[in-house]
Amino acid sequence: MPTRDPLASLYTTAQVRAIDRAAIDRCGIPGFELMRRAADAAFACLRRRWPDARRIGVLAGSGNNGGDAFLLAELALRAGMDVDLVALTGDSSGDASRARASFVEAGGRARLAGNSVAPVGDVLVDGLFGTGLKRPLDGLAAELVGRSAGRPVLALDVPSGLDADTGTCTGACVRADATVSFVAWKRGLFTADAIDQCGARELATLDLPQAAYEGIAVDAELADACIGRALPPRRANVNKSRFGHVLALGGDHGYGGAIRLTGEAALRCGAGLVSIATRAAHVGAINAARPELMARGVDDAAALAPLLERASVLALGPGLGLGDWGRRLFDAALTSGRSVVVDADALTLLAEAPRAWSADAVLTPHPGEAARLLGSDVASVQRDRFAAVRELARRHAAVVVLKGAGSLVGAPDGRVVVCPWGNPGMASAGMGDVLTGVIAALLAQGCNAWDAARLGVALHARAGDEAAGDAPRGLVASDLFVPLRRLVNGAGA
Ligand SMILES: NC(=O)C1=CN([C@@H]2O[C@H](COP(=O)(O)OP(=O)(O)OC[C@H]3O[C@@H](n4cnc5c(N)ncnc54)[C@H](O)[C@@H]3O)[C@@H](O)[C@H]2O)[C@H](O)CC1
Ligand SMILES: [K+]
Repeated sequence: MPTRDPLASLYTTAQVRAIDRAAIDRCGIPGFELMRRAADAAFACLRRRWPDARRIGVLAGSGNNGGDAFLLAELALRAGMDVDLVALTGDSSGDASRARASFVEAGGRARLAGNSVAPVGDVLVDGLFGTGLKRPLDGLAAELVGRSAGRPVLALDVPSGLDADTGTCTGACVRADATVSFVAWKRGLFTADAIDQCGARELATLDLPQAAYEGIAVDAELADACIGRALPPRRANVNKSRFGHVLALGGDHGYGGAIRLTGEAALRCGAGLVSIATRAAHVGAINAARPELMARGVDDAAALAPLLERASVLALGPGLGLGDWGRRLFDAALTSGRSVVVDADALTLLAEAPRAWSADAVLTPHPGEAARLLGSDVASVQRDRFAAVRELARRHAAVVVLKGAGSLVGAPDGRVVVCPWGNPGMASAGMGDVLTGVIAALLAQGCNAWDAARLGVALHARAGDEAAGDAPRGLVASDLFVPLRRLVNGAGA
C-alpha cells in the first residue's frame, strides 16, 4: 500500500469525519484536544499572515467550526489582542459548548448576531460553518457573510457557505484571503467556486498519527507536476522517431489557427514529428508560421490514409467543425486504431455516437461538452464535477479531463486527480487546443493515457500560471509555448 501523502490526498467530508472519529476512538485523542490543536494552527496562520493585526473580529457558528473559532478567540485574548466575537446562536453543542465556556472564562464576551453589525477587527475569522454545512446559507448567516465582503478574512476549515465535497456555493459564501483546513484536505477546496472563495489554502494535520488515516480511502489526489518519472531525461544517442509522430486533425474553414496551436504544442512538448491534416487553404499559413509542422490539405479518408499510417498518436478535434468534412476525418481517425486525444468538435460528434476504443483514449471536454456527452446540462455537471468526471470516464471507458477552474482528470476505474494550478487568463481562445497538443505529445513519448492526461493538465496549467504572472487578462494560448518547454524538461518540478 503506497504511503499516503497528506499534502496530496483529498477526502470527502464523510471520510474526514471518519478520520476524526478514528483519531478520537483509535488514537485516544479527545475531540476537544483536536479543537484546541485546530485553534492553535489557525491562530498561528493568522499571526503569520496578518502580523500587525491587533484586533480580530470573529464569527462563531453553533457547531464545532464555531468551537474552533471560540478557542482561537481565547488565544487572541491571551495574546493581548482585542477580540470582537459575534455568535450566530445563544449556545453551542458538545465540544463547542466547552470551547465557548473556555472563551468566556478567559474574559471573552460573545455578542449575539441578531441584527448587530459584523464584528470589527483588522482581520475577520470565519468560524460559522465548516464540514457540517447542510444547505445554502440564508437568513442571519447569509447576512453576516454578506457583511464580511471586502474585509481580510481567515476561513476556518472551509469558507462558510462552500460545499466541501463539490467546491460549489449556491447561496452566500465567504470569500477568504486564506483558508486553514484541518486534519485533511477536503476535495471541494480545489475545484469549481472554491478557486475564488478559498484564497491561499493551508493544511493543518493537527499532528494526527498515521493510524488515524489507516483504512480510510482517499477520494482523489492533487496533480503532481513531476514529469521526470514519466518522461526520463533524454539520452544523446537518439533519433526523433523514438519520440512518436503526432497527427493533429482539424481546422475547418476559419479555424486553421486551432489545429496549428495543437500541432505546435505537441512539438514544444517533445513529440518527435508532428503532422497536421487540415483544409488545403490553411497549409501555406501553417508552413510559413511553423515550418517544423508537416501540414497537408486533406479532403477525404483516402487522402488521410497515408498520414494515419505514419502517425502513432492522433490529436482530433480542434476546429474540426460538424460538417461532412469534419465527420469524414472523425470517422477515419477513430477507425485507425491509433491512440487518440479527442477534443472540441470531435467530442460533440462522439456524443452523437459513442465509440469503443482499440488504443489509449483521452477526452478533454469543457463543462458544455461534458454535458453533451452525459446527455445532461452544464449546471448539473458543475454541481458535482467529481461525479461528472467519474461518470464520463466510466461511460466512455476513457481517461477524461473535465476542464474548468480546478480541472479534474478521471479514469474508468474511478481514480481522480485535481489540478491545483491555472488562472482565469486561461479561459481564452486556443488554450484547449494547446492542452490537446500537450497530452498528445506525452502519449507519443510513451506515457499511458492516465499519465499523459494528469501530467499534461499539470504542465499546461503551470505554464499558464508562469505565462500569466500577475496579469491573467490578455494571456494568449501561444504564450504558453516557452514555459511549456521549460516545464516538460522537468524545470520547477
Ligand atoms: N476532523 C476535522 O476536520 C476537525 C473538525 N473540526 C471542526 O468541526 C467542523 C465540523 O463541525 P460540525 O459541528 O459538524 O458542523 P459545522 O460547525 O460545520 O456546522 C455547524 C452546524 O450548523 C448547522 N447548519 C448546517 N448548515 C446550516 C445552514 N445552511 N444554516 C444554518 N445552520 C446550518 C448544522 O446543524 C451544523 O451542525 C469542521 O469544519 C472543523 O472546523 C474540529 O474542531 C477539528 C477537527
Ligand atoms: K468556516
